[in-house]
Amino acid sequence: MERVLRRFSVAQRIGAIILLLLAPLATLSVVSMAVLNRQEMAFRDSVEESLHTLLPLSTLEQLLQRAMVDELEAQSHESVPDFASLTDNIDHTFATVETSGAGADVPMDRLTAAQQAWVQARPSVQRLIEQVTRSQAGDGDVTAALSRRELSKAISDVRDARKHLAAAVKGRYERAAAMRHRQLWWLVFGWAITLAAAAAMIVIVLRSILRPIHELGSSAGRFAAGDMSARLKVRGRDELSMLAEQFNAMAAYWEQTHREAMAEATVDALTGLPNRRRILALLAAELDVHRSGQRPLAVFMVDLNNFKSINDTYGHAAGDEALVWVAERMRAVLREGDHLGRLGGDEFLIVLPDTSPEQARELGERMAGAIASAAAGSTTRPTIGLGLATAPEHSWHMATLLGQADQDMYLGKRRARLDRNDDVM
Ligand SMILES: Nc1nc2c(ncn2[C@@H]2O[C@H](COP(=O)(O)OP(=O)(O)OP(=O)(O)O)[C@@H](O)[C@H]2O)c(=O)[nH]1
Repeated sequence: MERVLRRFSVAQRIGAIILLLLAPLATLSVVSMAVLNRQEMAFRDSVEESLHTLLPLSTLEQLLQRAMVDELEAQSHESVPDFASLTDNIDHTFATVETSGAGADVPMDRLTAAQQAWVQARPSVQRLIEQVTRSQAGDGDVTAALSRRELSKAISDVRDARKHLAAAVKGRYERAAAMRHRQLWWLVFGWAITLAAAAAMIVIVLRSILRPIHELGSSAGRFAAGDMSARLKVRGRDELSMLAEQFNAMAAYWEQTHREAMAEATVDALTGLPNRRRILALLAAELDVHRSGQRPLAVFMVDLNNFKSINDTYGHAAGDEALVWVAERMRAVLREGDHLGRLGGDEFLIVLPDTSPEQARELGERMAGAIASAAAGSTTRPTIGLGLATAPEHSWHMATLLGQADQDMYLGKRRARLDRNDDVM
């Protein structure tokens, strides 16, 4: 997934995050508003329908009750209720509710019961209408025409019709309310699912941006701490991949530079041997290892004989050549694990791990002999003088050991000089 995402630029992915946030929110808001609006309209219609349906029946019931107690205004001829339009209204209501109720969620048993009650009350109400019409024309008493029993029966039927109709309307309202409730739940569910999906997508996109930044930070940290091999995986083609490539190129350049600087700092430029700093560090490390393992170790201090005269007679370049030649000769005699380094000038140091004094002496003689044979007859090839020190016999301490080797070499050279003088005399 991250591999696919990283084909797109960071800017495009940030755009996707914004879109992932805005698109679902806008869609959900529009859908929610539409649903809530529809629900409100349905509720208003339902209230209006209740009023239109029940009001005429309630009014009629009240008027009939007043007629029952002879309080009808018709007696005073002040105002006679408009029974005719009331009953027309009720007839119309039943017709409307029946039509709209068919197939809708109106409880039909209640509606039928209400209609039956109205059908029963209708003849009495009709007679009352006729009486009222006659009395308006000044022809007789309104209530006199209807027996109290008939009036009472009409009131009871109208009340029944009202109650059944009210129950039908209530039933319809309750079903509509249940539907509204369900719709609201679906809406909440829709919000939750959509937002969760959007959040998951945003997390995935954000990870594709933050993970490379984090990796870059930790690799830069490793590099700063001295780990020159720290590199980044290049996974895509986005800005962060380019940054990773540039980081890798920079790290490779500095690793190479560091390697070269380290080599310069530890290698003698003329002979290619470890320089003074390096050979002394090697000696210190070997002394540590051999002391803890109580293993024998030997060192040779080497100095070229009459080197100054080669320089003075044949020039500095010939001196350099002589130094390289001697270094190669000595290296050829040594084993793989032995160390040879140049201390400076015409002085070298040899470190022989796991070597007893006898083995070291034997090697020293062989080396000096081989070089002497190779240099025999040449005025530009020097011979060497060696000074030996061994551990544990002399010391495990580096300075003491080197001092001992130096002194041994000095004594050797002195002996050689005396020998030469004796020969001359
Ligand atoms: N060509 C060359 N000469 C160097 C180099 N480093 C030091 N020297 C010379 O080496 C010479 C060392 O002189 P000495 O210490 O007297 O050595 P020596 O002539 O061998 O004398 P002994 O050690 O007593 O036998 C000096 O003339 C230095 O200038 C170098 O890198 N190249």
